[in-house]
Amino acid sequence: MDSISTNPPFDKAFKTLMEKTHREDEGFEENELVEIEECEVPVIDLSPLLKESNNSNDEEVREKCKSEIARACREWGFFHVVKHGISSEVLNGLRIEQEKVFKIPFDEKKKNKNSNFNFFSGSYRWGSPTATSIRQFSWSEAFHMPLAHITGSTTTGPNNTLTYRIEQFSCNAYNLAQTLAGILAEKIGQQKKSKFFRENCLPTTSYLRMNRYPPFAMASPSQVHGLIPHTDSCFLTILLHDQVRGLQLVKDGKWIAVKPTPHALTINIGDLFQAWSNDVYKSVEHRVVTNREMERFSIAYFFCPFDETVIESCSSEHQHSVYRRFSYREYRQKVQDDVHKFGTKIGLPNFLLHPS
Ligand SMILES: C=C1C[C@]23C[C@@]1(O)CC[C@H]2[C@@]12CC[C@H](O)[C@@](C)(C(=O)O1)[C@H]2[C@@H]3C(=O)O
Ligand SMILES: O=C(O)CCC(=O)C(=O)O
Ligand SMILES: [Fe+2]
Repeated sequence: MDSISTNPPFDKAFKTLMEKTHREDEGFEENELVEIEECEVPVIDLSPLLKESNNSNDEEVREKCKSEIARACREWGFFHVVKHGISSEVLNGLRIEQEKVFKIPFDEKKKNKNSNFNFFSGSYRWGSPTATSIRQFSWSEAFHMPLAHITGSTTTGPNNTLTYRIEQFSCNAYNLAQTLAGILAEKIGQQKKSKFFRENCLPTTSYLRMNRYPPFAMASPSQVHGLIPHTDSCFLTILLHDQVRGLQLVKDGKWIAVKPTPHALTINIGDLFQAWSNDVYKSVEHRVVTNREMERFSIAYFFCPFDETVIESCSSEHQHSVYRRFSYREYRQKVQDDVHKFGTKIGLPNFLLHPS
């Protein structure tokens, strides 16, 4: 009974799309979503970056760590970080509150009328309202919220509220994102632009998305995604996900499954960094597959600039800009328009200077 009232009515939307898919015969290839090879994405220990010391040995280790980060972003667009400086108290505290908020009855989540809803009221979504085929359908619910109203004052108030935990996590994730962005800029010779991220990305310009993937028992898990293939519309994403498998990414043209790593956060490059770095760092397509028995949770922190920020590729004499200049507002608007028109986003290819 409980699950009926807290789960969104996925089955209704899903059945309609399934019937339509059968009529039009455009489902997935047999086994397209299962039997995917599991891989080890790079795991990077960030402790050398957290240590303050001028010792030349430490300096060498720090440089090595920075180079590993840049290489992972060029070759994979994804990596895990361990010893990242965000305490398990912060991460577990948020995960507990996340589970609680998804347990609120569906009608209340949908109307955003529960007293738990604070600055994230209006952020709830489920399934894929714009999907016109099963390929565009995501079997998940999410709170996708701008962090425009966080205060950054995490020292006051009871620590068992979702608002407190979101603020606490977001402040930590912001500092980590700034560190990583600074390193990535430096590694493509953009030290001069090192202030870019400090000036254009503030704690209040980022977004947070809490995802829940309910178990999927309606049909074979090979028939529907938990979250459809996409790239993230940000500079970089810091992802907290549990040990339930499901995340997959594209590497060398093939889907591969990401093996969860205990105590790690997963970092991925978003579209804005790919454009800013002129295609040096890769915003890689990823997706979540469904699980028959277990529900899965994740939290994505999207490191974003002001709407007015202009993204311009760091080109050089030898390497012309791949993309035209665009503002973040323009980019987000285009994503939204495409999702409405086509059920999915197009993303960076819309901004190529020389579309092939
Ligand atoms: C239907 C969609 C909404 C989404 C773009 C997409 O085509 C596929 C995934 C969604 C996602 C997930 C990451 C980011 O939250 C987001 C902004 C993005 O770029 O891809 C969202 C898009 C959205 O919610 O508008
Ligand atoms: O749940 C996951 O592991 C990935 C979530 C994701 O890709 C997103 O929210 O953009
Ligand atoms: Fe994503």
